[in-house]
Amino acid sequence: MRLRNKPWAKDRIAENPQYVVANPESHKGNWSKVFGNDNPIHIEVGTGKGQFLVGMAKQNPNVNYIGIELFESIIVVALDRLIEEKLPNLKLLNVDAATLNDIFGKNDVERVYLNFSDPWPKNRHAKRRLTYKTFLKRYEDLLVDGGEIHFKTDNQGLFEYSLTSFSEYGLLLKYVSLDLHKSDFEGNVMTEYEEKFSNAGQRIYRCEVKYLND
Ligand SMILES: C[S@@+](CC[C@H](N)C(=O)[O-])C[C@H]1O[C@@H](n2cnc3c(N)ncnc32)[C@H](O)[C@@H]1O
Repeated sequence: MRLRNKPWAKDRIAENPQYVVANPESHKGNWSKVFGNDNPIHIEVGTGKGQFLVGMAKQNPNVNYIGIELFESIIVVALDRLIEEKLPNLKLLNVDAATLNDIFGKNDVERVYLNFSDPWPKNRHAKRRLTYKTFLKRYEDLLVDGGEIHFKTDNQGLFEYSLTSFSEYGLLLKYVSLDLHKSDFEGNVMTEYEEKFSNAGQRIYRCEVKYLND
């Protein structure tokens, strides 16, 4: 197995708590204090090297963004980008998405982005997919009423699975594109994986779904 957590990366993260927030559980229900304003918070789960959120934070200065990434050796690349760009509306968290509800309370987040999530193609690994029902419940428990998930992938199997999972959970489908780069969708910010796959000629699937109020 490839070792993706490295001691030097851990040190870099610990040295930069203003960018990779330390002890994120201590801010549950109080994230506006971390940003110093009441702007809405959008999170990307599985943010990777941060290209998408850096682009989004520049495009939308009145939205606060938080990138969630499991691996230290990956999030340090996002950290370097953030140090260079010095964006006040972007923070990073080095945590497993399974712990999201220890970190965010109900109404802390307005939108969840899932971009090119690992497909876990074997059925016995379905529970690890970030669009599995357990994760949809986790997102519901941190989103505002009517909060949304915006999802992009190159993987047709994962896209079909996720549409079914969203529908079975009772989410409302607001937008769907089966070929994002040939659609009229405006303001798209490319992720690292999106750039790689679309340069290789692969189509990109995208959808937006919304939690309905009780
Ligand atoms: C295929 S990459 C996509 C990265 C980026 N979103 C993009 O589109 O370029 C998926 C990322 O999700 C992260 N990831 C997977 N499962 C995760 C989890 N449970 N919690 C946090 N991050 C996770 C992986 O470490 C990896 O960096």
